[in-house]
Amino acid sequence: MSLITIQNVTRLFDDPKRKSAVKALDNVSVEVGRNEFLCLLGPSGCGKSTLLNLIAGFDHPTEGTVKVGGHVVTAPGADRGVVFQQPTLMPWLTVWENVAFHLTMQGVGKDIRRKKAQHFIEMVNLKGFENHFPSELSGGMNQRVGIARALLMNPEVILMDEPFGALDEQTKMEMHGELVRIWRESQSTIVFVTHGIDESLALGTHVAVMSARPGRIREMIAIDLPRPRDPTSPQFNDYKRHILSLLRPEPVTAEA
Ligand SMILES: Nc1ncnc2c1ncn2[C@@H]1O[C@H](COP(=O)(O)OP(=O)(O)OP(=O)(O)O)[C@@H](O)[C@H]1O
Repeated sequence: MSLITIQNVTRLFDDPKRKSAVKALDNVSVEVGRNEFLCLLGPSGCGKSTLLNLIAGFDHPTEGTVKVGGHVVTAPGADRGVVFQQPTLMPWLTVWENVAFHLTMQGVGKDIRRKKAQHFIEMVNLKGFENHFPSELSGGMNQRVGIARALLMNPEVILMDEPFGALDEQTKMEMHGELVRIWRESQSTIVFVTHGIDESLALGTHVAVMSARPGRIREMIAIDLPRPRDPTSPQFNDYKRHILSLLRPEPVTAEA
């Protein structure tokens, strides 16, 4: 059984300025199995973040249903950890305090918080930086803190919205390797928003290619490539060519 089931989801947003509605998602259906790593890939404005927000429970579909673990999503929950493009850390808290932030909110004592945070700090390779503040770390390191914070809640699903979008190419590649390792170690299920074809092929067990607005799934592609993924391999480039052909604008058809 799928862990995430998105069934015939449409999302309309009001556009009061134009006195019309924006159709961000149009009849989208997606299934994500446990331990899969799904990349949502598509051009800017195709509804990737909208879809992720629906799974996170930050927003609700106009039509259709979103289920996680068999339950209809109605609100955010501890079963879903979210990592944003900007890691949204508390600048006045140290690395370990940021990682343990949710536990502080739950009133968990300091010793337990510290111990739990350490496990995930080590998982994201930040040992030695526990008492640094976010301003003392690089962008990639701050993003690792954000990932550790999401992992600490032991969520079934990790939702990531272009988490490496602000990083330089080399750091991004390093983070890809790290994220694949973390995904395997934590045995989690990841939904990852990106508009990078290479990024989706470096990471995903599956890539859902979306069409320009209104967002639809053009194709769900299972990626059968060995890891670590070699972006220079002929197989990698076969997938890339195929995805590029899907991302080309669709021919405009005259309405009946
Ligand atoms: N709260 C909102 N109110 C009105 N329109 C919205 C809202 N959120 C998203 N939209 C519109 O829905 C469409 C899809 O937006 P969304 O942010 O999901 O796209 P995206 O694929 O994530 O884009 P990007 O890659 O640029 O982040 C866009 O046209 C956007 O303007």
